Amino acid sequence: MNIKDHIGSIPGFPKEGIIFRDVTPILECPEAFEEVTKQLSQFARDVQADVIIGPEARGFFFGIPVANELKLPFVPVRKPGKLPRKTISETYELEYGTDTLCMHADSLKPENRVVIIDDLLATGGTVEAIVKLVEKQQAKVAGIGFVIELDDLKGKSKFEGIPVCSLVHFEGE
Ligand SMILES: O=P(O)(O)OC[C@H]1O[C@H](OP(=O)(O)OP(=O)(O)O)[C@H](O)[C@@H]1O
Ligand SMILES: Nc1ncnc2[nH]cnc12
Repeated sequence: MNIKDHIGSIPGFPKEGIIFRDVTPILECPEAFEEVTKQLSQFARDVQADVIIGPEARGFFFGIPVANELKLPFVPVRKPGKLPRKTISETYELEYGTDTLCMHADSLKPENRVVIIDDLLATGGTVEAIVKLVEKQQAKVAGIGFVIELDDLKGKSKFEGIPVCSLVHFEGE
């Protein structure tokens, strides 16, 4: 099973100059989806996770199956105005402007070992904001798991000291 064979590459989406790496073929192939879930679950097990966190929308695709596989809680990270209880938020830089991510203020305990799961590491801005949300609740980020890492963007350099697992790399492609 080669996971890379189940990732689409769409030049020019959503705008000129970007090659969009599309994970939906993984979702459409049960064997590929099972393999991705198995490998990310093994990483989360190795770093002794007791909570899995993922951002909407594509982080839910992979974070929820990992939490289910390991029988661990899943905590969703969402855009503002979506979560019903009291939230904490973090604003981060995009190429143009800023974006904000939120999580429930009572979702973590200080003793938690959290693994963040997302589909793709590009600049790392999204997951860097999630690391800050976890640390605001005094919990520890035990690891970060991605299906895809875009090596050229060097997003991983934002996470020194935290174990990072990426199943597939794209470099200069
Ligand atoms: O490393 P970064 O530069 O932060 O980019 C990676 C993030 O961008 C995409 O999410 P997007 O914000 O497009 O939302 P979506 O999952 O709802 O499509 C992707 O799913 C990652 O979460
Ligand atoms: N090249 C890319 N493909 C898919 N999602 C992305 N998010 C940021 N960069 C991306």
